[in-house]
Parts: sequence; C-alpha cells; structure tokens
Amino acid sequence: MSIDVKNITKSFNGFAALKDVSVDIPTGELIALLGPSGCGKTTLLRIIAGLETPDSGSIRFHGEDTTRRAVRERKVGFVFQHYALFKHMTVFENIAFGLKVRPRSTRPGKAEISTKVHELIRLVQLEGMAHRFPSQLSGGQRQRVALARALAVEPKVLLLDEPFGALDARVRQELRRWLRRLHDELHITSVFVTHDQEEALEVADRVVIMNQGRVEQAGTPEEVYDRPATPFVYNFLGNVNLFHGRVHDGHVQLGQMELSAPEHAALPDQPAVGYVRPHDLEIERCYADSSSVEAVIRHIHSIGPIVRVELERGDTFESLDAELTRDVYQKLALKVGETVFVRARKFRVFVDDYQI
Ligand SMILES: Nc1ncnc2c1ncn2[C@@H]1O[C@H](COP(=O)(O)OP(=O)(O)OP(=O)(O)O)[C@@H](O)[C@H]1O
Repeated sequence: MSIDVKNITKSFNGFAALKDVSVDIPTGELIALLGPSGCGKTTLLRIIAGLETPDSGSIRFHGEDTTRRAVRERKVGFVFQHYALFKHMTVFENIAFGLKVRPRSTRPGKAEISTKVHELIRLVQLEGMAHRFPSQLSGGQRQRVALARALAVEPKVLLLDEPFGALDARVRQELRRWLRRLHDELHITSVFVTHDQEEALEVADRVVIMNQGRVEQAGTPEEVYDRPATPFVYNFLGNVNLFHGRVHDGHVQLGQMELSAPEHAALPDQPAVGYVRPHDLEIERCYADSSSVEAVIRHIHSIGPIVRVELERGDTFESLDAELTRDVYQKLALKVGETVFVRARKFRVFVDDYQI
C-alpha cells in the first residue's frame, strides 16, 4: 500500500504545526520521519493514521483519497512509545485482542487465532512467553508484543511513533536492527517517527527530515547524510564545522581559507558559509596552498578507532573538530599545542541557506 501525502497543512489555535507537507511513500518502504522536538512528526503521523484531520491537503492510500476516511477503514497498525499493552492480559491475549474483537462475520475461529498468535510470537522472538503478563517482561520484550499486536490484524500500513523512545540505548540498538530485519521479511509499508538521527539512518529506506512544520529534505540515508540540501540538515545529521566568509571575485574566501569550485565563478559577491564534516578535515604538517588554514591543536581524544582532534584556527580563533583514523593519527604523530594546517577534503558552501 503506497501512501501519498500531498500539501498537508495543520494549525492548532493559530499555530502552524504543518506547512504544506508532501511526502511520497512507495509500497513496502520503511520511512523515518526525523526532526527535532515539536517539528510536526507526530502530527503528520496522526494525520496519516486518521486520528487527526488536516486543514487542507490530502492523504491517498494506494491512490485512493482517505483524508476523510475513519481510522478503522484505513487498515493501519500502530505502535506507540509507551507500549500500551493490556496489563491484565497475557502476551497471547494481548496479541489476539484485535482478532477477537472483530465482528463475528470476519472473526477467525479459535484455532485459527491460536495458530496466528503463535506465529507472531515466533516472529517477534518471544517463544515460551505466551502466558506471561506485561509486568513480567522487559521493556524491549513489551515493545515487541506491541508490534506483534499491531501486526495481528494484518495492517496494510504500520505506523510507529518513537517505538523505542522509552528504552535504554543498548536495547534500542538491538530492537532497531530487529525491526529492520522484520521489515525485510514482511515488507509492510511503514512510517516510523524518531528524533534520533542514528536510528533513522540505520533503519529506514528513506528519511524525511522535518523542521518547523516543513520537510527540509527527503532521501535515502546516504543522500541526506552525504548531500544535505540545507544547512539545517547538515547541522542536524551529525557534527559539522562552519567556516564563515564571503564569495569574492568568483571564489569563496572563508577567513584565510580559500575554496574554489567551478560553480562559484559566476556568483556575485555575498556572505557565504562553508560546511565541513569532522572526518572531511585533513590535517597536514606543512603549508601547501591557500586552500588550507593554520590551526593549533588544543585537545586529542584518542580512545577507540577514531581519533578526535580539537583545533583552534589561527585566523579567527574559532574551534574546529577533526576526526582521523588511528593510522593517520599515528603517522602524523600529533601533539597538543602544535601548529598544523587544516584542509577541507570535502565541503559544501551555502549562500543565504541555498547550497552552491
Ligand atoms: N492537539 C494539539 N493542540 C495544540 N498544539 C498542538 C497539538 N498537537 C501538537 N501541537 C503542537 O504542534 C507542534 C508539533 O507537534 P508534534 O507533536 O507533531 O511534534 P513532534 O515533532 O512529534 O515533537 P516530539 O518529538 O516532541 O513529539 C508542537 O509545537 C505542538 O506543541
């Protein structure tokens, strides 16, 4: 089931929570809605679910307008941050619930329900726990029951709102890998809300990055990480060094560092900002040319496979973060207090929020 979100706007008491949001979700994809708190992710998910009505725009499920359709008719499965399991029911009864409450005409027989529930228990790897109550399960296990319960009614679309938000970091990591494998097995069109960049980039086929009620960028994890469309996306997806400066005579002058690319040649003079990820900063011992800038090493964190080096620029005294492999670090034999030269191996320049 594909989902086509078109030009959705939604205000709450005059506050615009969603501003002309459009997202295309092809059948069978796992999409992450990613963004900071309050950017409108949950509101969009609730509108897709039918729990909230948009002020304008439409939601199409498989080409059919469902904007005014009731929640029940949309065949949507939900998983929320707080497991919301029935405390007085066992794992088996929780998973069976959605099937047991169906009208008699579509309700499966007792044996059929039992087979199905046991299949789901196997799928979410909770064999042997069918008769436990939620209080006898860990947080991660409860969340898997919630997922099995959502899957029991064979939804066409699965909506997950921060499903692992309440769990500790290690369990979260385990569960997101598990969710990815489960999705590869079932291929149910799924929309997954998170504010955790790592989670979105690891789990999703495509990531929709939202900010203040708008979509900033949508793309595969590689696309949004390697080619951020806006400064916001650059900042939101990991650490980045900013080099402030100007476009001048067709090249970009950022303090003493000069960056040039053919596309800069035709630009009028104006303020510009260069964005460089820490692992794209190279450290050199000798001055080579004007594309590098002098800096002093202020701190070295050398634990783990990646060595993080904090530097202070000689021209503006701003700090810079560089990440080196252990190999490169050892070859350079860097020490705190030394003066080195820093060069951007890869960079992106934005002028007034536009990338050039
Ligand atoms: N029912 C409501 N009444 C009034 N304002 C609301 C309502 N629901 C959401 N909002 C506001 O709309 C904005 C978007 O909320 P939403 O819950 O969609 O954000 P979010 O990105 O999911 O945030 P979080 O990650 O914190 O859950 C927020 O500023 C919120 O306060």
